[in-house]
Amino acid sequence: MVSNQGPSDPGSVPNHLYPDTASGAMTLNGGGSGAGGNRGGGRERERRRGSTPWGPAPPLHRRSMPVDERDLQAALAPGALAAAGTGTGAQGATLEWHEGSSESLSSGGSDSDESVYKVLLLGAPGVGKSALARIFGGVEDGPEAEAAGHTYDRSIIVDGEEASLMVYDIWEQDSGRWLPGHCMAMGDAYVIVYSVTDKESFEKASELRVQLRRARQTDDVPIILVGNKSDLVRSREVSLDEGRACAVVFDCKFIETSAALHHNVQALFEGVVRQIRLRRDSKEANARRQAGTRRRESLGKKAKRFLGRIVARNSRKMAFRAKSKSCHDLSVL
Ligand SMILES: Nc1nc2c(ncn2[C@@H]2O[C@H](COP(=O)(O)OP(=O)(O)OP(=O)(O)O)[C@@H](O)[C@H]2O)c(=O)[nH]1
Repeated sequence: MVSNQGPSDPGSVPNHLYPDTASGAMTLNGGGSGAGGNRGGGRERERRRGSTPWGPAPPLHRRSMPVDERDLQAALAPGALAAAGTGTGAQGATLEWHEGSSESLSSGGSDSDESVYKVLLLGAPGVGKSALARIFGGVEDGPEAEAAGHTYDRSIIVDGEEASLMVYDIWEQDSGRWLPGHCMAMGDAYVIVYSVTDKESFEKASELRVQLRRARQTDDVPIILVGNKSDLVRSREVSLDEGRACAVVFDCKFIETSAALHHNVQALFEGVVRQIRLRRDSKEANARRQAGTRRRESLGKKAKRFLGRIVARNSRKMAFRAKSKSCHDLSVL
């Protein structure tokens, strides 16, 4: 269940105390603007690290860019590629992405390995893409993060099975003519992020969804719409219902997160894995995983799921829910 609960707007209150949702402890944020705004002392950072939902990160491979820019420019020589249909690329050279071209875009090594899921973060500037990616990568804010680059690969266990994810935080609309087209073509899944405190970024997210649909017309790639900064309660401009409704209209999954609180970030990336598996793997394999997960669920979680079903049934918003019942459930198609 997605929660909107959070402290008051930390952007307006320096040295605000954030409750740490993962550990239940209180974590001191050194003001600024949340996840990336915390550039306090080492002890403070230690505490933040302790609240990482996955715990200490395993050895991390970081790359500054997933593809060699020179190779790409050569490949993009006029005539080499035709229009991708994203509407973002062509200034002179036309872009074209052949079906299944994602493999040819990878930098080799594990990128071209089908078992590594490539996840692209898209969204307007400042919505928290890097903050989410760094939490996934287990990288602290600060100079280390700046040096780390924009690609994070990591294996996580989801439903009892390991999954390798390569998370690309390389989306920059104005960085050049080719990058948006590449981003739209190379992902096995897309995370479109907006900030719940910025209506414009929400509108941008819808635009990106349309662009993606055009770019990947024939592919059934998972897309997850993410309303980030849910901790900034007082400056919220986009409601939870608006986010959900948008996901229903655009036929994608939806979750609200707070990178500052590490809230729902783990659920997001686990959901990405589930969405990819649901499309790639057999029904039997997915059913087996889900059965295993249900067996492992605590009594509390089972009770919560049961109550959730009853509440949904009795809700006055039944009509809306019936239509959107699965957009916030990242474990079903
Ligand atoms: N309060 C709060 N602040 C956040 C959250 N996520 C990110 N921020 C802050 O928002 C600012 C922008 O975050 P980034 O992660 O750099 O956003 P981005 O989307 O990668 O931005 P670009 O690199 O410009 O595309 C930083 O100051 C972050 O600390 C959040 O969940 N809550």
